[in-house]
Amino acid sequence: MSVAAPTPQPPSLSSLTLAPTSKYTIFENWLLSNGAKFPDLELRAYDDPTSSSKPDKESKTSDPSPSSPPSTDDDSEMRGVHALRDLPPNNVCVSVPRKCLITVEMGKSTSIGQAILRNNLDLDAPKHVFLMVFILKDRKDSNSFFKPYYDILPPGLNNMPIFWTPEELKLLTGSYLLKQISDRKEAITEDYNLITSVCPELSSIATLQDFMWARMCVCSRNFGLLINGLRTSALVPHADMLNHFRPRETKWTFDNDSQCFTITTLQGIRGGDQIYDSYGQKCNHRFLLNYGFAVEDNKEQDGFCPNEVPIEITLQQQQSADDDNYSSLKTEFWTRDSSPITKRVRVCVSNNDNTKSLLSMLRVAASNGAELQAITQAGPYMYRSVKDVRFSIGVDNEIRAMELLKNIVDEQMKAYPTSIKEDELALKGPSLVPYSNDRHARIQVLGEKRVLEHYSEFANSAIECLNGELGDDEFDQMVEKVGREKHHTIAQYVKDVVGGIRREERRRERKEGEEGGGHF
Ligand SMILES: C[S@@+](CC[C@H](N)C(=O)[O-])C[C@H]1O[C@@H](n2cnc3c(N)ncnc32)[C@H](O)[C@@H]1O
Repeated sequence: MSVAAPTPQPPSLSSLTLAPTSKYTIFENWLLSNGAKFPDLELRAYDDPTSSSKPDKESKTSDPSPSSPPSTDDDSEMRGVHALRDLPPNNVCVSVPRKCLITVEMGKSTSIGQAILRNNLDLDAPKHVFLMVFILKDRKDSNSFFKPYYDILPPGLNNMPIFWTPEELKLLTGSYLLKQISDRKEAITEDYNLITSVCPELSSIATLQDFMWARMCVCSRNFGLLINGLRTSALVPHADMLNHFRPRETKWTFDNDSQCFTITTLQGIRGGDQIYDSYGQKCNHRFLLNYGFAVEDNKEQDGFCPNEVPIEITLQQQQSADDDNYSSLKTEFWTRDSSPITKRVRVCVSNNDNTKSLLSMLRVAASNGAELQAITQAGPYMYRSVKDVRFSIGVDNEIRAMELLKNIVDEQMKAYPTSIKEDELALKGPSLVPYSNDRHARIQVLGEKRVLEHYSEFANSAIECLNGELGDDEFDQMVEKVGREKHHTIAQYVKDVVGGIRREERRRERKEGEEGGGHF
């Protein structure tokens, strides 16, 4: 794609609004004097989160004019990178020499890094920790080579859920993300305590709060790179100022020939437009946990939405003593792969491996004595674990499995204080400020509820089709109708699984007919 017709050139932020003493001007000059190149780009800090050029792409589709008011406030944490003029595809628009990168190896060579390695500490995020200790230690040196970079790192990171207030966290009521946030906090605290126990120097240069800040800074800004054959992670000044958008419009790499980190356009970008980096196809819980934002319309170009919700299945207690044998056989099979009694599987609207594992677990959880025998006696290679029952084991079991699914997702839905309709209305209205934590929390829980709603519909459609006594044509019409009115993944299930049960029944009837039809 080539660039669109020329647009009026936006004024350069550096020349128009940034004083020579601005931390951004100092940062850019530091990079340029060390051989970095970004001649066609400018950094912008946004004052007003509702202004037309924002970290996400809404602005680009609704208002392509490059008129975002730059911030006059040097402390704004909302920044982005814009093209100063039209850029053609395949244009290296950023080049940052290796000497300006902070790598894992640099963290390893600090005294704290050496103590971590010497003591062979089992850390939650070792690569991140080496980058963290480097910046935490080095920023204490007012003459550090990297000082201009440290000065532009966001000081607060209040958008990161581990820093949310109790009121903000309450907005995630019903979501498993709350547990992940508390686990993340705990893991960071454990890393801090472990390191300080062998290297008290860390507590003399950074509080736990500083350590948490560094973790989120690194987590949201590091790049996984191959530098001269060595796989590492690095902080790359300037390259880490690009905001996220999909589908990707740029690609990045470490170029071994020039020994520079480069960003290259994949398509034409108009002058004034924001230049984005894709942080990958991710569920919103990962965007929120690791980057502090959630994408409102988190859909890929083909319509696939990677948002997930964890669904939990627990084995029900058996009702009578007669069931003892059956109960222990079930528990044995349920935990054969050393997984716990309560199983959690993250599913999205898809027929992927996780959805298939979920259906398999439901079949086992819903099995009666005879069905369980059929599963467990099918031989060790047929069903090695509870995730392997990929085909229906009979219409009755399948109906029970789908009823169980419906109960689970309907109960899970009740844990949220607001409905899908209420969330949609709130997101359309003026009350949730763009880019606020409140808004991101709503986007997150709405995404989860939409996945749950899908699985509720999935179960309803499946039960209807499993109960129906249909001829072949009627069955085909039903599959087509489910695809049209519900979702193509549900139609696929009906075609494959319900169709499979029907074929199996025919085969059995034929066999019984043949056996009973002899003239003996
Ligand atoms: C690598 S930094 C990008 C530059 C960043 N805007 C800055 O000012 O330093 C990643 C952070 O930018 C913000 N961000 C990036 N893409 C975003 C998006 N699509 N929507 C909202 N915030 C975004 C989030 O705060 C995220 O943690």
